[in-house]
Order: sequence, then structure tokens, then C-alpha cells
Amino acid sequence: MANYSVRNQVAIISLCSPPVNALSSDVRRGILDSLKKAEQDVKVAAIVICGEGRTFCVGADITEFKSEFKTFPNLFELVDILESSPKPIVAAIHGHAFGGGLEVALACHYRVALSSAKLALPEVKLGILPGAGGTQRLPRLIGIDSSMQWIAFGDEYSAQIAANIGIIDRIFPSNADILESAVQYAQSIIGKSLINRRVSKLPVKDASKVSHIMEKYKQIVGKKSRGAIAPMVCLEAIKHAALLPYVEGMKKERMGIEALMGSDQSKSLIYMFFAERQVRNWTIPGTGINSKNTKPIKVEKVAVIGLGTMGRGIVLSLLKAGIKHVSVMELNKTARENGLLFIKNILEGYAARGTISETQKRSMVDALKPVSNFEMLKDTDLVIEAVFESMSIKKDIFAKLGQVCKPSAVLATNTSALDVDEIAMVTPKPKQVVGMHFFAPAHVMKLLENVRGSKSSPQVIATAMNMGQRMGKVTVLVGNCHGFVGNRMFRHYTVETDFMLEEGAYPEQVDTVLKKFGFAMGRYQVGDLSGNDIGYRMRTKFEMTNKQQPPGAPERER
Ligand SMILES: CCCCCC/C=C/CC(=O)SCCNC(=O)CCNC(=O)[C@H](O)C(C)(C)COP(=O)(O)OP(=O)(O)OC[C@H]1O[C@@H](n2cnc3c(N)ncnc32)[C@H](O)[C@@H]1OP(=O)(O)O
Repeated sequence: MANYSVRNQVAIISLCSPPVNALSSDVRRGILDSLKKAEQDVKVAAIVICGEGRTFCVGADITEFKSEFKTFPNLFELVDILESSPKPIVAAIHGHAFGGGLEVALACHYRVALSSAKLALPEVKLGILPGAGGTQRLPRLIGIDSSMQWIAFGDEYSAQIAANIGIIDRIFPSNADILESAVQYAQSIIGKSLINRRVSKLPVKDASKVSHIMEKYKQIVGKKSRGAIAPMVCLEAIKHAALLPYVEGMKKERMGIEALMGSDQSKSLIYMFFAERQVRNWTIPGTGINSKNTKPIKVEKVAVIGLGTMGRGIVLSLLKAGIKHVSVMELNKTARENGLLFIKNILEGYAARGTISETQKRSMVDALKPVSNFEMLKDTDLVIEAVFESMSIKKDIFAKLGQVCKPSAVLATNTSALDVDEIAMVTPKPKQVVGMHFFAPAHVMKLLENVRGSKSSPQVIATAMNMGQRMGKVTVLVGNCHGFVGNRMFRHYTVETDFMLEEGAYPEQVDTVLKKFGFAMGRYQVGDLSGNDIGYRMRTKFEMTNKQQPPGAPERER
């Protein structure tokens, strides 16, 4: 839905569809009806489109994709109607202008934004392309090169970056009133010609270089998005913006979206989008305890024990999450020095690439606190143990943590398969113990499996879940069983690939096929990265007939 009002010659069309103002058929209809009112009202000289609540607009309503093409106006039609309005339209952006939301803004004649706003055309992450003129308007505004960067990878950009390259006309401070600022801006452009403000009418500045730019992005996409169809279709559609008039380019864009919408890849990515959100709503089966009724413990000081492959990545994830005090404990001098050097080098790399500023890098390095004994962890809020996958070593560490840590401290183990309850029992407060199973490399991989022990308290679970979300991880709560969920799934995959080795394939041949199929890494590369010894230990424990597993051994042991 959209609300309509008029203030000092400016009509205000405010999208009102909580929580994120997705462009459902009702919202599109509401915009169109309001636009007609504004166009017919002789007292209205300019129009502002804004979003109510936390955001401008996150794009098409993904839940309505199936009927997207059927209802009038679809997004594709709406953007052209907006752009051809005889009265100037200003998009007032706060929060997010994503996907169709940004396409609506591109169809407006001016765009203003709060400095805190984020912009993106992330459709490629749903296996589709920006199907409402995004592939045709963006190149006319910022050129082919930048458009390919924005559209083929779907990343979000700050309003400031968008202003630097010409998408945003005016930035307001993050604490400004976006509507008030936009109305004033709209008043300042009343009476100005719209000739150069209709983006579809603009030429594409770097059109002559399209073949060269296309080749460059084909190479990058081929490497970065191996196996994905949508990025290549996006590049093709953008190429047409350089080669064809707008109307013809739009026909090509339409062919692209029709081919991608409903494809297996798109269906899977959309499933993943909703699944990633669904897991935030965790629950403890049969108890009524859930994410809505349980508060996490406040976590300011975190410690990581062990600076091997996993510990380093976990430390980096915590630093990136903005934790200002990260104690690191590694008793082996060489491992400690190597680990700290690795962390600092990665932070240097982020700063060099502009992912973080120099100031952020310095504050992350300052947050690192090497510690040499357990006593120094006594006021830590959350300890994440990430040492060698051995029950006896972990029990030894948790017994010590149980003695020195404050009673409210959450004690987490990064075990990938061991029994969290067995580890918890060596501490005086097993309810404080939980599993936090990261995947290597932990600063890159988005999945975090939090393991609920039989004694873990709801607050402790909420704290682990909250910390995972603070780190930007897709955080899933799972039960305590051998291999939890991730490794139980992975096991079936490894069994099949191992059969292939038995049948004569080399590990690198198996990996090559998997990577060609689209996997980021081959199965045997993953083994090398995580350590094949971990798999060996897990298999030994898994074995139903080995000495440790007499007949009748409990299910979790099997
Ligand atoms: C004939 C031509 C037809 C063309 C049609 C095709 C054109 C498509 C163009 C598009 O616009 S496709 C959609 C592009 N937009 C996106 O992909 C954005 C998706 N959303 C996000 O990435 C995030 O929501 C956000 C914008 C970064 C905000 O993140 P935040 O963490 O703040 O909120 P969430 O928890 O993710 O979302 C809250 C709530 O809203 C639901 N939701 C978000 N986006 C959409 C959406 N586009 N459609 C429907 N629902 C959406 C989300 O599922 C959450 O719901 P919940 O029930 O609270 O879990």
C-alpha cells in the first residue's frame, strides 16, 4: 500500500508495507494510484516517493514472484510510467534501496539519500536479474563497467559511494529527517527541465568499450561465480544497454528475467534466502523456549583458546563483528606467533582493499589481547575453545575454565563432532556450556552451527545465537549428536567421493569435477584445509564395530 499527502506543492507518496516495503501488487497499485492523483492535482508541482518505517524499499516482493508478470502494473510497467511523469519525482532513500526499490529510484528524476542508506541490485543472489529496467538504466547513469560490478555480483554500496559515481544527487546526514529534507529538495527543483533527468534517455558513456569490459567481467564472473547462470545473463543484458536503444534493451532484459525466473538455480537461491531468515527464529523443541522469549547475556569481552586454523578465523570473525576485547590464548609459542601474524596480515589485506578503514584496522589490532594463562580469563563473558579435536584435551581446558571463569561466562566449544554434554560435565556449571561449531576458514564461511547440550541454559543458547548473528553468520541451532548436522550431511558426500577413489580416480580429478559443477572447493581440498586428521578421528568414533563402540552403544556414539 502507499499513503498520499500534499505538503507545500509537493505530493508525498509513502510506501507502507512493513517490515521492508517490498513492492507487492498492492504497493505497486498504491504508487500508481497516488501518482495519478499527484499528476491531476494542479497544486502539486513535484512528487517525493519515500518509505515508511525502517527502510525505503527492498525491491519486489519475493513471495509474489509467481504472479509478478500477471498483475498490472508489474514492476517493469511501473518504472516506465514513473519516469514519463510530467512532474519531477524525487526518491527519498533511507535504510535500503535494493533491487526493484533501486529500480524505482532510478526511474525517478532525482535521488536523495541519508548517508547511512545502502543501495544494491542484489537480484543475482536470487538467481535472477534486475528485471525492472535496472540493467538498462544503471549503465546510462554510471557506465557499463560499474554497472557490471554492481549487477553481476549484487553487493551493497553506501549512499556515499553511490553519490560519488552519480546515482545519488544529494546526501543528507544520517540523523536528518529524510522526508523533510527530500520535500525541501523537491521544492528547489520545481520548474527545472526534465530533459536530462529521464535516465532511459541518456547515452551510455563507455558504450564504445563494451566488448573489452564484457570480456573482463566474463573472466571474473567465471572464476567468482563458477556454475551460476544469472551473472552471465546479467552481463549480456547490460551489454545490450550499450548496443541497443532503451526499448530494445528492455526487451532483452525481459527475455533474460523470463529465462531465469523459476529456474532451478533461482528456486534454490530463493529457498536459501528464506531458510537463512527462518533459522533466526530458533526454538528448543517441546519447551516453549524460543528466540522471541529469551534474552542473550551481554557480551563485551570474548576469549578464543587456540590459534590454529579455526582459532584464527574465529578471532577475525569476532574482530569484524566489532568486539573490542578479544583475548587470545595459545600456549605454543610458534603457533601463537604464526596465528597473530596471520590475523594481522588478513586485517592489512582488508585495509588495503578498502573493506575496512585504517582506523578500523588499528582498533581491531588494539582489540587483540594475547593472554598466557587461564587466570587472565576470569572476567571474560564468552570463551570459545578452538583447540585440537581431542576429548581429553578439551575436558582439561573446560575443567580449568570452570574453575576460573565468572559464573555467568558462556563456555563454548568449537568441536566438530564431540559430545558437548561430556565436555560440559567436567565444569561445575554445565548449563553455561554450548557448542559453537565454525567452518574453515571461519572468517570466510558464513555457516555457524550452535550445538544445544542437554544442560545448556536458554540464555546461553540465546547468547551463542546472538553472537553468531553479530558476526554476520547464518547461525543454526542444532542438537547434540555425533557430527551434528553439517558433518552428518558432509559424511554422505565424502562416502561417495571416497568410493570414486576406490574405483581409481585421483583426489584432484574428483575436485576438478566438483569445482566445475560450482562448488567453491573440492571435497579433498576441504579435507586438506580442515585437516584430514579431524576426519580420521571422527570416523574412528563413528565406527560401529570398533573397540570403543560395543554393541548397544548409545545412538549419539553411532
Ligand atoms: C515483468 C517484470 C517483473 C520484474 C520482477 C522481477 C524483479 C525483481 C527485482 C527485485 O526486486 S528482486 C528482490 C531484490 N531484493 C532483494 O533481494 C532484497 C532481499 N532482502 C534483503 O536482502 C534483506 O531483507 C535486507 C534488505 C538486506 C534487510 O535485511 P534485514 O536483516 O534488515 O531484514 P530481513 O530479516 O532480511 O528482512 C525482514 C523481513 O522481510 C522479509 N523480506 C526481505 N526482503 C524481502 C523481499 N524482497 N520480499 C519479501 N520479503 C522480504 C524477510 O524475509 C524478513 O521476513 P521475516 O518473516 O521477518 O523473516
